[in-house]
Formats: sequence, C-alpha cells, structure tokens
Amino acid sequence: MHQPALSLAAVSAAFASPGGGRYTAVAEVSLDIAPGEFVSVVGPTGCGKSTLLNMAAGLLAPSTGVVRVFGDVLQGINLHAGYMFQADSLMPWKSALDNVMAGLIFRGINEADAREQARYWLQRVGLAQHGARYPHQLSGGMKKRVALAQMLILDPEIILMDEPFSALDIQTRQLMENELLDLWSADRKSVLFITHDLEEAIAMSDRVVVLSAGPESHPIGEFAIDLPRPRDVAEIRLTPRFIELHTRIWGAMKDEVLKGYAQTQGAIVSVESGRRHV
Ligand SMILES: Nc1ncnc2c1ncn2[C@@H]1O[C@H](COP(=O)(O)OP(=O)(O)OP(=O)(O)O)[C@@H](O)[C@H]1O
Repeated sequence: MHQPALSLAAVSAAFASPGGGRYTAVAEVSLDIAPGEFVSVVGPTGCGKSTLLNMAAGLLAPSTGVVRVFGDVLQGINLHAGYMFQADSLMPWKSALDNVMAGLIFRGINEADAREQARYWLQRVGLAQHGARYPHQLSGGMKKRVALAQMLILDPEIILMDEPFSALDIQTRQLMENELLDLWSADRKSVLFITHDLEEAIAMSDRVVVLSAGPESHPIGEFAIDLPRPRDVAEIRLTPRFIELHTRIWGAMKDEVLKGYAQTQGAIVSVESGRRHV
C-alpha cells in the first residue's frame, strides 16, 4: 500500500470545559487517507468533525496521538494542504481575479505570472468573464467557485473541506459538488471532506467514515463507496446501489445522531430518516 497522504494516528483532542475540567471531544481516532482518495467524515452535530479537520490542517495540535503528512510528523500548519470552510474566505476589497492570485503573490510569484495563472483558474471554474467583479457582486455559488480557484491555484496535494457548500441552495450546491468532482478527477488530490449530509458524503466519496456522538467521539463505521465514476451527484442518488449504501450507513449512524441531538438540545427528537442534514 502507498504511504498515506494524511494519517491521523490515535489522535485525541481535549478542551478546557467552561465549568472547569476537560472535555475530550474526540478520542483515539485513527484515519488514513491515500493519495488521490476522497474520504468524507459524517457524524452527529457537535461530535468533533471540525476538530479532526483542524488537527489535519495543523490549526490544532492533538492532545495525544500524531498527525503525519506523507509520512512526516505534522508540526505547525499543514503546508501540503488547501482549505475550504463553510464561511466565505474571500477578501471583499479585492476583485475575483485578485483574490485568486493573492496566494501566489504571497508566495513570491511575480505579478504577471500570478495573473496569468489566476485567469486560467477562473476559466477552469467557469468564471472567465467575471474576474473584475468584487465578492459582493457575485452570487453564493460564484463566490464558492472563486474560493475553489483560490485553493486549487496553489496546487495542494491534500484538500481539507469543512461543509464548504452547506450555505448554498440545493441546486447550486449540486452544481458545485459536480464541479468539485470534475476538478478532482482531472488531477486527483487527497480530500478530507466534512459534512452533516450523508447523501452528499456518499455521492462524492470513495469512503465514508461515521463518527460516534461525543464526548470521546471515534469512528464507528467505515464504508467503501463502490459507485461508478464519473458521477453526477443528483443522478447517482436515484440508483439502487446508492439507496442500499444510504440505508446501511444511516442504520449505523442513526442512534448516534439521536444521541448527538439529545446532548445539544437536552431532549430526544424523533428522526425518521437520514436524508439531509442529519
Ligand atoms: N476550542 C474549543 N474549546 C472548547 N471546546 C471546543 C473547542 N472546539 C470544539 N470544542 C467542542 O468540541 C466538540 C466538537 O466540536 P466540533 O466543532 O469539532 O464538532 P462538529 O462535529 O464539527 O460540529 P457541527 O457538526 O455542529 O459542525 C463540541 O462539543 C465543541 O463544543
């Protein structure tokens, strides 16, 4: 087997609780992501998905355990990784083109080269005509495209995404998911994708990892997604194999979702199905 691009080895994360003491959000989580593999992590609200991603990004040091990137122990920020979060990361005072080229300028690339590459990436994400627009002049989906270009222009080997499309309406979201899959298949990176949405996780991934409710959240199931590629995320959801996988994975996570809701809301709520925002 190839050396993993990203490896979380028995990582735990504990935080100081407001009432004193420690709260162990995730405990002893081990997860390897191979080069070119697309892995999603799903789990109940508050279970520790973002905490895992933050450890992979090097934004949070594990309390115990170790993160390795292509075999090297991660210390500090993960420079092999690009990030995309739910919140907008665009600089409002810069045009789309300037936003996309900013990372290259920061790396010391000369302006003419950076601009040329940024034009190329804006065209790759379907925004060739919109480089002069400022973020407030772009739709939610267009902003996500700019953010994708901003990340991909730096050619990261690992992509870390935390609910990147959850703020979009469902149609735009599916367009963006397809777009991400197209870009990913053209130039396979390793992807760690965090989502609440089990359907999104299955439609996008090679593998789905299910986390238990916290505290001490840990993987309770790992499912290979053997759906054919290329995939259309809207169409693939209608296939018998997708429904079979969904039924199986939802069966494994339903009790944890109920526990997670009970913890955050103080009461058990009735959950009939795992469709959307479990
Ligand atoms: N810096 C911090 N200090 C204290 N507690 C934290 C910190 N970061 C996360 N936590 C706690 O750790 C737990 C996991 O949080 P995290 O954001 O990773 O969950 P999540 O699964 O991403 O949640 P959601 O699905 O709601 O986005 C939560 O109980 C949260 O309150």
